[in-house]
Parts: sequence; C-alpha cells; structure tokens
Amino acid sequence: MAVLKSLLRSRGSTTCSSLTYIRRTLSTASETDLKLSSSLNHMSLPLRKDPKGRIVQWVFLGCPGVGKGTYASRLSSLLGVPHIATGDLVREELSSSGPLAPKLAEIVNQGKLVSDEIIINLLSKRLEAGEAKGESGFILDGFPRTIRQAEILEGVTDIDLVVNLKLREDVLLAKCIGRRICSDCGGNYNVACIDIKGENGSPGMYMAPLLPPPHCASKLITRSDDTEEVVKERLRIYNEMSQPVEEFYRSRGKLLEFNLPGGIPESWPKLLQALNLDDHEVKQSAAA
Ligand SMILES: Nc1ncnc2c1ncn2[C@@H]1O[C@H](COP(=O)(O)OP(=O)(O)O)[C@@H](O)[C@H]1O
Repeated sequence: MAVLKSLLRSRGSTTCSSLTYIRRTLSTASETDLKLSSSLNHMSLPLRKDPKGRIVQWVFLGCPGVGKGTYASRLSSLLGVPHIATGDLVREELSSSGPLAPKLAEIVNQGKLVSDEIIINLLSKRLEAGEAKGESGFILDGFPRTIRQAEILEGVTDIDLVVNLKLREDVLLAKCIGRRICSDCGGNYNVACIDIKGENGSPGMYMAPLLPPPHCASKLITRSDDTEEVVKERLRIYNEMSQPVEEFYRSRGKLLEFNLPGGIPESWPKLLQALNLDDHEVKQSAAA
C-alpha cells in the first residue's frame, strides 16, 4: 500500500486519471518494478511547455555516437529544461570512486548495460536534486534503454515526445572512435571527418570534424568505452535491447523518426523544423 500511495503521489500533475494509472501500473509492473517506479517519484516535476504548448517531457533515442547528447543539450538550452543523460550519471558515479564504481567500470568497459535498478536509482537521485533546484520538464538522453525501463517510465509519467535519431552504422562507428573530451573543461569534440560520396541514387554525407580550441587541444582524452571493439558491442546491444524501445513508443504514437542529413550546421535547422520549433519564436517565448 505504501508503494501505491507513493505511486499516486508521484502522478502529480500528469494527465490521466488515478484509476487508469493504477490499473495500467498494476497490469504492467511486478513487485520489483513497483519498487523501482516508486523510486522514480520525482518524475512529477513541474510542467514546462514549449511555444507550441507541448509539455517538454521528451526522450532522445538512438544508437551510440548518433549525437543524442549534442542535440538534446542544444534543445535543453533552447527550451530551458534540463538535459539528463544517464550515461553522464553513470560516468559521474564512476569517477566518484563510490562503492558502485568498480562494478560500473567493468560493465561500461565491456559495452554492456548497467542494471535497471542502478540506472533508476541514479536517475531518481538526479531528479530529486533537480526538484530541489526548482527544475521543470526534462529531456532524457540514454533512458529508457530497455523495454522494462520504458514500462516503468510510462507508469510514472507521461512522455510527450520521443525523438529517434538515425545514422548509418559505419558513420556511428567512426563518430564514436573519433570522440574526444577535454579533461579540463569537459568540452566534447570529434576528430572524425565523415565524407561519404553519394552513389546509386543514395545521397552522400559530409560531417566536418568538431575540433577543440587551442587551449583544449593538449588535454583531450578518449572515453574508455570508445574503442572499436567496445563500440561494436554497444551497437549490438543497442539493436538487441534498445531497438524494441523504438517500437514501444511507435505503437503509442509518440515516436518522431529523424534521419540526420549531415553535421550540426545542416542537421540542427532541419531538426527544429521537424519538431515544429523555430529558434526565434522559442527565444521570444523564453524571454516573455
Ligand atoms: N538507461 C541505461 N540503462 C543501462 N545502462 C545505461 C543506461 N544509460 C547509460 N548506461 C550505461 O552507460 C554507458 C554509457 O552510456 P552513454 O553515454 O549513453 O553511451 P552511448 O554513447 O552508448 O549512447 C552505456 O554503455 C551503459 O553501460
């Protein structure tokens, strides 16, 4: 009953009735899932709407290296909502040298997924900290990655929109291997230059490298899971565990598919167009 009460509290300001919610939650959740759902009860953060009146509780899906972090973070600045990347939460926990760190390092460096329990715990703590700071809305990146995570999330809040970013697999691999981080400022860069010629009617693709400014150039590091072998394993696991999540949201009419046409200069305006957002209009609404 305590779990149910906390689930009911966790609904907060979302839209469907409590009865529908209880029925839906009970029909999809096991006892463990109920416990996990109740640990996510901070999903009832205050609502944040975009200029089209849509609630910004969005999810970014896509393979490793597709650019979820880049585009989710740009949108989060534009819309004034937090960008919450579970991969970042895992890396923070790893570098904290807390009790979970050795276990997490082993899992991440093999390209495997961390358990749903650990991920939901980390996400729950992040949402709680956000709530304390008065955050509203969110763009989730890297969560949910399994059907179970998607069902638990669906049980605690209404996700308004799921953006599924897509790129061909050879480009994903090159982009992961070319990824660099500045060990000083944390800036993200990419040394890969993607230049694919169009052939047999299929369009070519150009993505310029994203090079660091001179003061970061000597401080670049590579993520330990961005080696060719581990990236291939992450792609395999994505296809097995996370691709079904695309179908989960497709069948609920929430999925927006977006094939990246190239690098940021080409893709960003087209993504805004696909989201029916206009840079200027968003800035005006944020200033109002
Ligand atoms: N939702 C999740 N469920 C399970 N493991 C996760 C999740 N999010 C992140 N991780 C772990 O953190 C690692 C890094 O995640 P992320 O930065 O999102 O990588 P990627 O570039 O593969 O999308 C993953 O390989 C996985 O081990």
